[in-house]
Amino acid sequence: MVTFNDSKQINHSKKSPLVLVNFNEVRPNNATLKLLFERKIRFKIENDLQFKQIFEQTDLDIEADEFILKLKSDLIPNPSFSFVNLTRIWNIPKKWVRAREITPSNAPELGTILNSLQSTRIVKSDVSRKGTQLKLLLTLQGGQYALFKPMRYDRQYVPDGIYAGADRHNGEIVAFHLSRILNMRKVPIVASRNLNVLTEIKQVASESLSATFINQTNQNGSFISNCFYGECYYCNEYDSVCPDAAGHIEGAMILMLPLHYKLQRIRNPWQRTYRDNMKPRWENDSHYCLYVRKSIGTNNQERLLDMVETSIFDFIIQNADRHHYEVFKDVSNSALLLIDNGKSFGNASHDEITILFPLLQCCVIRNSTYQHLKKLSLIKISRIINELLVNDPLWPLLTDDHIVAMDRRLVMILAAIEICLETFNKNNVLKA
Ligand SMILES: Nc1ncnc2c1ncn2[C@@H]1O[C@H](COP(=O)(O)OP(=O)(O)OP(=O)(O)O)[C@@H](O)[C@H]1O
Ligand SMILES: [Mn+2]
Repeated sequence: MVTFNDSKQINHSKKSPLVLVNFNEVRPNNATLKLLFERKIRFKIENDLQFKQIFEQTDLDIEADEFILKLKSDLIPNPSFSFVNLTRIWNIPKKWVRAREITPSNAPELGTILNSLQSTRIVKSDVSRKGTQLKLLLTLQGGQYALFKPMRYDRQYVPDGIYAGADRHNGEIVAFHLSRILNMRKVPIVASRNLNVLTEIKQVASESLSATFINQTNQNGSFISNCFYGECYYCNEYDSVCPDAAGHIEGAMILMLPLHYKLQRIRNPWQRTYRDNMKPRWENDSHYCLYVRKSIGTNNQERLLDMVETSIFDFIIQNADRHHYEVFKDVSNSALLLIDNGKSFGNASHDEITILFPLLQCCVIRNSTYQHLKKLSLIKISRIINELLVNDPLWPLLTDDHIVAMDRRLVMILAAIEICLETFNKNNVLKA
């Protein structure tokens, strides 16, 4: 058994059928890394009794209650905040933004901000030409901008691939709350909102947006007015969104970051090819993390740890479409921001392990993140989400299957970390 660079092994050597992979494992050269990682994780979860026992502890109730209570109390709007002075409200999240977080851990004004996003008058609606999918740029009273990603699917819809379909507005909303639960507060603030298409969008629409309003007929042949398709790469009149019977459309209201923070896109080294006949290098190169470490600079540990953290976040929500990361431009210690979480919660019964490759291939994680994930696995993400969002205007945001899938995926993440800890020196896995 020898350590090889995989690609050389596969291309040139017919004699030696074995290669060493990241988990110190021998694999036949036709077994994909994906398959091996999957097997190893499943084996750990099903057969390691000690590992199983961790999740049967129940002595965490008081800590759990306190944790949930704090997250919940931040969501309560403060009645003493006057909506007369909206500028004051919109200024709060502007001041919150830091290089490594968009919202603070202690955010008692968050409920007021969410409430304002849900109820403030829209003074202008426009097309948004950012990105490739349909979204609106709304100007709210008080001068605040927000992006609106409209509902495209009902809650039961299952897209037919890991990055298929249009963005899910409910995914954006849950992802924001999940980022607070995971202590990864790098998601722009998102609120649920049900808009009256005629009065809140069409009557205040820019010329560009107005030009995309059309009438449609539905499957029963009845007539629907006030549908629109916007302006974007994938926008066209055959793919419009229409109001429901009451004239409303639900969606995610995404608070725009302060305009003076410019964003920079960074290609994800674990980017997909989006083509079945062309595999990316990372899918089968056991040493891919070495390559990433070199390309981002071996002294750039925080960036690598951010990539791992992002993969954990994306694995829980099942976002396989993080083709680029975004950071604050010219801010050297900027976190990788978690912008664009719409391709999430596709198939509740599928766990796409390739999303987790940064963790699986690099076997590093911040110790604080690891400790927090362990705590969450005892409390259960499903319990926290249910308690936090039960009063959300668009509740239920997810089917129960999607909610419990998050618990299952967290156990898989912890199994992966456990395997890393068994394979490598603890100090090489857990970072300060
Ligand atoms: N809250 C925000 N504040 C500032 N800029 C934002 C915000 N949300 C999104 N953007 C910008 O708008 C761009 C497009 O948004 P988003 O990625 O959600 O759209 P998309 O249509 O899914 O894009 P893509 O096709 O690239 O995946 C982002 O890349 C980001 O630069
Ligand atoms: Mn997108």
